Amino acid sequence: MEYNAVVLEADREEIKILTKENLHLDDYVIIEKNQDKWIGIVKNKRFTLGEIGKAFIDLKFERILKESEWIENRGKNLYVIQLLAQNDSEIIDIPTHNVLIRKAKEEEIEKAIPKGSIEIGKASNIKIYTNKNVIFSPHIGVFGQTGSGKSNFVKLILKQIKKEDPDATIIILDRHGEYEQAFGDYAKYPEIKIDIKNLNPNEYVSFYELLFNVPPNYTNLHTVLFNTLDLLYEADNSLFENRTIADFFETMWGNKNLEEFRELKQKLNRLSMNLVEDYDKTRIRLLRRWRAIERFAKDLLLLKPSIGNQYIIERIVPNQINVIRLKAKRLSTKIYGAVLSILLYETLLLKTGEIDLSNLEKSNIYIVMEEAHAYLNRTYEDLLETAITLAREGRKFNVHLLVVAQSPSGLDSELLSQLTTIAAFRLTAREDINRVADMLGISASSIKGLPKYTAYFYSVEFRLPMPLKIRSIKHDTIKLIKDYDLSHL
Ligand SMILES: Nc1ncnc2c1ncn2[C@@H]1O[C@H](COP(=O)(O)OP(=O)(O)OP(=O)(O)O)[C@@H](O)[C@H]1O
Repeated sequence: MEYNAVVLEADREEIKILTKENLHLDDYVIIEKNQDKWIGIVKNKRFTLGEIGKAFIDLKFERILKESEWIENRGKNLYVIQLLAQNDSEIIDIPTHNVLIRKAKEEEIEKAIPKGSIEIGKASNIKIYTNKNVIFSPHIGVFGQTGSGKSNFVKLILKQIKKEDPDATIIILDRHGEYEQAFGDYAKYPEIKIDIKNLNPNEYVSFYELLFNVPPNYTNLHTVLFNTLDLLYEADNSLFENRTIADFFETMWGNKNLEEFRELKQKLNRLSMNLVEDYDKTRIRLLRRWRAIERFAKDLLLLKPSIGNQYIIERIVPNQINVIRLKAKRLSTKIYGAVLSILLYETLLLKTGEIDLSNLEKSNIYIVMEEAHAYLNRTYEDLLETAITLAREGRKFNVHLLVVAQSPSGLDSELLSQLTTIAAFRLTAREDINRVADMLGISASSIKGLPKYTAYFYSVEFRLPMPLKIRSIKHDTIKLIKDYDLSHL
């Protein structure tokens, strides 16, 4: 049914339109005047540029809207937000006098929604497509509580990226083994495995080698390492009371591999000297470091096969989905962050030409960062700086970041501001809800009330965050595009 809207009141601030039609939040409406049509989305919040939040005040977002109109609908105030300007470069105000306002028909929505080739979900039962250049222009943030559908969304995007850009190189540090399953034969698994139970003295030696062979520029690793160590120590300080790490190795492994141990001890002594000079003057602080290093070693050792003498990035198979398995019973987020730090740093080196892997350098690189709130913050200054640099230069480097987080409020705001596409699923913590509501310029209740597997989606193309029922990849099949070339591994 269509009703003529009646202008009730108009001042400089607000224009009220009365409609008898039953409109709901997020309904698409058509506003018609003479031959012109505008399509809008119904919101319960008036948008102003100020509300959109710092992160999104850039040229693209400013274009979204200047005006919103509100409709009186059975006593509720609902705002119609201008969705599509006819011309990209101009802001079109919704007319208010003598207009017809009604629910949009499916074909009208379909026509209005930008076309692309990645099917991401549905809005009002209409299939929504986007395209990879838009969604990764250049980075994407995926937020939502546990089980809300973040990983499904990431997998969906990645699969479709692969369809559109077969040469893309995708890197996923897989903490829980879920991506391995999702991509099946489609993915390649560089041999980075973690097996906490089976340590041996040689591995300890390798760990030690790792510490010393780390290239001097690996400040990221060191900072993450030492911050991690402090945290680990605080979590459990019962180990190695009054013992140096060298003593620990010796008592733990007896006199096996004596030669190596002797060498190890010498090097460890040098390490202790460095630590004294570089980090701390007091023995207690030093001891703390050592204890913590030992704890860290236990985890990090397990990464040895990849980190030892080789860059992680050298193990990445260009043009493939690389699922790096980081499976362990208790793999701390800090370790995950440390590995990621190395990987990001190496990606920077690759893109600045300091690591020479021409095949890889040429391709678009997509890096998935899970649980990003745990390490992309000021606690891990160097890791964060690398991520921000990569994010800023991403367009130039063809490096795209997928930042996935349960708690967006834990993410650094500068990094957040680099995320140009957002998929926000349901959140429960108030600070997370407020953060996302601020970022997208929508009300907190819209985020709280999101149904399962539905996300507010925003990208430069859509201009307004809109709730999409995200497509499930469960029954997706995907064909191999190329055979793997493993000869260089
Ligand atoms: N769009 C969807 N349609 C149908 N089922 C879905 C959809 N998205 C996710 N699921 C299902 O919901 C479950 C949880 O999804 P998913 O692992 O993507 O959530 P998550 O937010 O990544 O959770 P976590 O933070 O715990 O990793 C999975 O079993 C998945 O198959």
